Amino acid sequence: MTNQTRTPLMAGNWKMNLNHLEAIAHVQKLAFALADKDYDAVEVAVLPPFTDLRSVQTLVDGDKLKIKYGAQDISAHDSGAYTGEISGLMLAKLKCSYVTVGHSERRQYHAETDEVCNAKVKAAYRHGLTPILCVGEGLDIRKAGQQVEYTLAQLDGGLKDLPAEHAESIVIAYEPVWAIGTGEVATPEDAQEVCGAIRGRLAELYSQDLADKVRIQYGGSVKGGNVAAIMAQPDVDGALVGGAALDSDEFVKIVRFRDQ
Ligand SMILES: O=C[C@H](O)COP(=O)(O)O
Repeated sequence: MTNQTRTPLMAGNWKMNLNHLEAIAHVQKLAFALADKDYDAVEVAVLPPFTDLRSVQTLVDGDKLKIKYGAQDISAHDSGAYTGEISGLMLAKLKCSYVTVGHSERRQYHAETDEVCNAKVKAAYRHGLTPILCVGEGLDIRKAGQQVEYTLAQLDGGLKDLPAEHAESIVIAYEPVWAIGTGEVATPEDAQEVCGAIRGRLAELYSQDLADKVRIQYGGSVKGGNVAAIMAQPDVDGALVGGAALDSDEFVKIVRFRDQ
């Protein structure tokens, strides 16, 4: 399997932006701009804040939109006395498809360790959600030339004891932290180096067949103008988009990367 046969996944991580009314307007714009052929070529997903999910679900269900949606985080627990947490059970009830796990902002501001990410990945699978496991190095690690070892260690931690039947559907997002929200996009070669190493490690942990099925996204200052070169890399199967996902015109350009 090559990146010609893996369906690219373009996911917009809205982070802590857009209230539920803005979310409805934004998804409507995307739905209006994207034609059926776009969805045939690329899987499109939005990852709004929790407070928007019900509104997005109502819109997607009501108009039978092909756009997928998911959450930006999940509790490792299914229910109980965990104030402020949102469980996989709740996300599944809202028919979420995806959930990001271990985004660098969760790791940095909420001290999420690889162990916590591993528990969250397993919680997602308990409820039929597909995790997008985020990995990637900071600037100090990159300057030391340790980006591959560092990122693969995060991958190992996040996937610990995850059975192949689940791992084969996971999405991995490689996001070098120094490229997030900075305008400093990794070169296509930088992205390929680590994404290729991630696929190699998946083959070691599971099998080549499984590794060939897994979609690996790049994330970090992706825009309409740079997406095509990144997507041309053999081990890059999509993008996890932050800032540019808040602009519907720009996100549509990213979805239509083959036209760039
Ligand atoms: O989840 C998305 C990433 O953090 C990338 O954000 P960015 O596109 O604003 O650099």
